[in-house]
Amino acid sequence: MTRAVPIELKSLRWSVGNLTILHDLSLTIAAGEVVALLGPSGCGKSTLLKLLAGLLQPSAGELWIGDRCVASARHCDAPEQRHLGMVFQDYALWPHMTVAQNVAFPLRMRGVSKSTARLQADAALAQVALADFGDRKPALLSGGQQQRVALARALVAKPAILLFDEPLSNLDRDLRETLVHTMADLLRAAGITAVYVTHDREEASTLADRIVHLAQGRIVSITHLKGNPHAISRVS
Ligand SMILES: Nc1ncnc2c1ncn2[C@@H]1O[C@H](COP(=O)(O)OP(=O)(O)OP(=O)(O)O)[C@@H](O)[C@H]1O
Repeated sequence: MTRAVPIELKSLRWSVGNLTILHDLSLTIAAGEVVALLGPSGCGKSTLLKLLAGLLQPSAGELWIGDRCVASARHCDAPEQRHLGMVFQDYALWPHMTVAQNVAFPLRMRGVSKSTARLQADAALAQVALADFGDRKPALLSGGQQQRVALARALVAKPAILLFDEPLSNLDRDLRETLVHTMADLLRAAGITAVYVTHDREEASTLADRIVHLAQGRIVSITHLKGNPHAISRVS
């Protein structure tokens, strides 16, 4: 597994015209820490995730990943330069590929041979308890299974950071409860730095070392769940 890295937001702002969506957020996420972003619809959770991913550029402030400033108003590293994985609400699996081909895809893009990529994809599928599903097409899997495939695809590339955008919100309650425990165990085992956007307080409490509560584009409070001694937090 790639060494986990810290993330630091230094007065990070994002505006559209005169409208400021995120107001000078400052926060340090320790290497290997799992942080949940929790807040009502429209508070800026997805916007912050997009800034972390490199899909949006800050209007002011700086974003640091490890020992590198990856984004400010002056420059913005592309998503592929940030060594991160993303898991979305809609799974985003390619329907024409088998499950194993979907999981192997990030490795094939990096030039890993077909046979090695398949071996690593099978190992990642075993991690999410889908070892026997590699040769099926995604459409033949349930929503929960498809989301586990998406998680395997994110893990197989051994990213330094994993970003989750409400990954369980399309699933029914029982399945959400099971999968959130699977994800929590996998993230702990991988020791990966993760940022997890959710509306669901219970989901956040199960997964996160800290819950960062957002409202109207500001960090309004932070709940510590594990007392991680490496975590430094500031409320802006
Ligand atoms: N490109 C844009 N132009 C103008 N306003 C935007 C743009 N992108 C986001 N917003 C506004 O920024 C605010 C925050 O949006 P964001 O999608 O980050 O919220 P969210 O907390 O993720 O909401 P939800 O939980 O409903 O997904 C919203 O009021 C949204 O309308």
